[in-house]
Amino acid sequence: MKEPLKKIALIGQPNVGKSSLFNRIAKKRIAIVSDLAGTTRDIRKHEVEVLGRKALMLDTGGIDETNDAIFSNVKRKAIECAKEADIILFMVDGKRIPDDKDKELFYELQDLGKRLALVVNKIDNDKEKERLWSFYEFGIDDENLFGISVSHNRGTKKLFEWIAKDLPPSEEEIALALQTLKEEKKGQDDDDYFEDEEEFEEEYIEEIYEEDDEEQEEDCDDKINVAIIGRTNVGKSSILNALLGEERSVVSPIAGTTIDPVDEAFEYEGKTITFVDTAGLRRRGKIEGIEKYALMRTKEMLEKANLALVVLDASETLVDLDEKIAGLVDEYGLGTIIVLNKWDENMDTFKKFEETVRSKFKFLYYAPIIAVSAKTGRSIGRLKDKIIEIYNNYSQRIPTATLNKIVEEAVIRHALPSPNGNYLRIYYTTQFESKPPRIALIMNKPNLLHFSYKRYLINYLRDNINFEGTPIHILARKKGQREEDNEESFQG
Ligand SMILES: Nc1nc2c(ncn2[C@@H]2O[C@H](COP(=O)(O)OP(=O)(O)OP(=O)(O)O)[C@@H](O)[C@H]2O)c(=O)[nH]1
Ligand SMILES: Nc1nc2c(ncn2[C@@H]2O[C@H](COP(=O)(O)OP(=O)(O)OP(=O)(O)O)[C@@H](O)[C@H]2O)c(=O)[nH]1
Repeated sequence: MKEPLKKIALIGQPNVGKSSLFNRIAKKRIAIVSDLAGTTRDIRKHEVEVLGRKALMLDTGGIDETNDAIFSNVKRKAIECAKEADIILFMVDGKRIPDDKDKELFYELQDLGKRLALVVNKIDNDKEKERLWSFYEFGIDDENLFGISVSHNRGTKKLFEWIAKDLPPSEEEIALALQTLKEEKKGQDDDDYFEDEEEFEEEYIEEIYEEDDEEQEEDCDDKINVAIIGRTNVGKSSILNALLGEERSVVSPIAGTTIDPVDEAFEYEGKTITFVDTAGLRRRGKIEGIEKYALMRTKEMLEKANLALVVLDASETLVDLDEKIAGLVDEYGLGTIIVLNKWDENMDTFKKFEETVRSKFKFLYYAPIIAVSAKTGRSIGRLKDKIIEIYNNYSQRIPTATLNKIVEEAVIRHALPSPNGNYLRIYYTTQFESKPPRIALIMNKPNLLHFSYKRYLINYLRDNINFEGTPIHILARKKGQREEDNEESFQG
């Protein structure tokens, strides 16, 4: 996943030396990024590198007016620019005593609650360092106050380090860190990867795997239970018929398993695909238009299923009930495919409908969308293949060594946060359940891990492992802590 670049705003009154600093930072100017739609008109963005790390420098354009009447205008622009930024550099002229305008602007910037540095420029020699004292009255911490001289190249390194600290590491840094990690681990094979007793409780891992094996015995991996859900008239029965097709009568129950008389099934690619509750689907004279009933029935089906086909009628606009039904799927944590039916011809509008579905069903962002026509049979074969593929993603088990490698990489790219100075550490990562995949981060202070970091890890895992069509859960736990001790799971 490519994270958007962080944005740096450089703000200050005219003539303090902004352009000079800008040119120094942007000396390796890579590209001028054009204005994005919806962003402030006047703000231009330049891709820059600060100590090798990429960022976007925001540029409000030249402000050369100096009289008071337009100060408010200058200020407005500056604040707009600062609001868009992640890091703010507020620059003042060290050869002048601070004035009220500076203070006024500085306090407003402070209120934005972002990372903010007070950069006092034109501190050209050691003697002039004394001037810094008068800027302490802004009430800024030492670590965020910088006395620099752009033209004499003094103090800028410290400032650049302060900026870079907050930027994602460069590809070179990541490669280097990964190399170091690899070397550290040389000689250890995956089996004794966690040899250190302190960090790995073998017992604990064995326990969760044992638990899992039991579960797997009773839950045969070759049997896919599919719920075809959707509101009335979207074409659920028609899709069922199209999928069953000629293969309809081929069904022979596998030894030891029985197929419920209300279900229908067929074999495909070595798996038995069972449609749950088809008797209900086929029943004529169904109660129509009663939402409560429809949702209740949907829940019953989802309980028996591990994969859901959410059917929508592409020839009509979406209604609330579509959304409500789709919302249930997410609650049950199933493998999911969104099926746009009645796509008999005219594929031109597909993109638009797909976009609408994506924006309305954000919670199913992991589900593929496939357009079919039950009537003409279009893409029904593709849908069958997709059912197999998504089920495989849903039921897969990722080796612990693979997971660890990916999570270590993710942490190098984007360091774990340190809430209130607490040092967080992930000892190892392991998948303790599948259908859907549930992954535990074994760490020192699980309660302090913010959900946004879990989301980042989930996205990172999705970029490296095919989890299309399946939710995944991440749980942060302490060593030896069992699942039921910790309700704090995060799904994405
Ligand atoms: N003595 C001294 N002069 C500097 C320093 N940095 C910049 N200057 C000078 O200050 C003047 C203003 O610099 P600019 O970089 O154009 O300032 P600016 O803030 O971009 O000004 P505007 O474009 O008017 O907003 C120029 O004459 C620079 O040469 C410094 O560190 N020491
Ligand atoms: N044009 C077109 N019509 C379709 C397609 N699939 C189904 N239909 C029609 O849509 C209507 C509803 O189809 P059903 O399969 O009964 O829909 P359903 O979702 O099972 O409906 P309920 O059982 O009432 O909930 C029927 O008239 C079908 O002929 C398709 O791909 N294209």
